[in-house]
Amino acid sequence: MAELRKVHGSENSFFLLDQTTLAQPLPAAMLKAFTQRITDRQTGLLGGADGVLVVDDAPGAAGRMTVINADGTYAKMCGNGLRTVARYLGEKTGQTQFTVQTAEAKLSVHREADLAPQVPAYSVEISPVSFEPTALPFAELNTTKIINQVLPAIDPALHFTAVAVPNPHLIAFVPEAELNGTKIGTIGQRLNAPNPYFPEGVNVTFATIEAPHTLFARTYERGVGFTNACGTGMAATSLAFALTSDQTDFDQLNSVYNPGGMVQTVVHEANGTYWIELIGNATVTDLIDVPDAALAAGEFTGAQVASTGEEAAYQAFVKQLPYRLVATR
Ligand SMILES: N[C@H](CCC[C@H](N)C(=O)O)C(=O)O
Repeated sequence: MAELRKVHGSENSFFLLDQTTLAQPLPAAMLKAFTQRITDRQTGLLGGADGVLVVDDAPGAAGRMTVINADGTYAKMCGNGLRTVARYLGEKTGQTQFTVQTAEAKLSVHREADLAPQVPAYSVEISPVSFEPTALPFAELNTTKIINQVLPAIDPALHFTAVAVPNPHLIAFVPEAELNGTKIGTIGQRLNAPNPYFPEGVNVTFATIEAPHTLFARTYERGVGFTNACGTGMAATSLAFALTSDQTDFDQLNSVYNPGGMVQTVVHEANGTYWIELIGNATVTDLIDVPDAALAAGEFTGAQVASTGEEAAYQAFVKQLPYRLVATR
């Protein structure tokens, strides 16, 4: 039987599959088909999810995280997912501070104090960070860097920031009314369909500045659509916040609320290089046993599911947050 777990960071949910527990790792094509099936919101397992996090061995790190979006596309990074992988590897190896290999870097992670009873928390490094057109990539926008800039080809009025962390993010600070408006979905769908501006797609985040060091973020994710939270999106938005607003600064703790709850971020800068700490829950909602034969066929028929009971604890944590604006997903 193969062991999976359903996990979430700020209700951005994933199935976590540790391939080192399999007789042999699944071929990439099988992993893609398996992801599309198990995450399907209608026909998937446990109401589906936003993606699959694949864990493998990695030299010089506690393990490797590979991120597959619900549509089967691979992503370079996943902030909410990395917290859940950090928890998994920490419990597997008995470490509380270590590195995880990701597509472009070995990232530091460490266990934080629980946010509440049965709500474990981790801090993860979000990097590398780049504003270069080739890093996102973006094109045909008549600029080589997008920081707090109007992009008439995309919207006549919004000021955007575009940054790779290293997956691609396009961020706009908006008034409250826009946060729950339709513009984010329209732009998100347009830039994740074939288009000349973000040829590999882009995660689109609208955020409001609620108070000093306090944001609310809503994200339309590449390869998924709207999610309850996007960890790299909230980290990238915190960087844009530090660069363009006097209501926060580098090395200061921010709270970023989202439809799924709240995370904290700290933006760091040294010699022109940025990295962001993303701190938040790493919840396991279900432990899942899948027959090897089913998994080898890219299926999950015959899966046996055991709830951990942690979701009730997470929801109790969310309910006591000082305030939470409920944006529609
Ligand atoms: N959809 C993203 C990957 C998942 C990122 C998000 N779930 C996070 O927590 O950072 C992309 O294709 O770049």
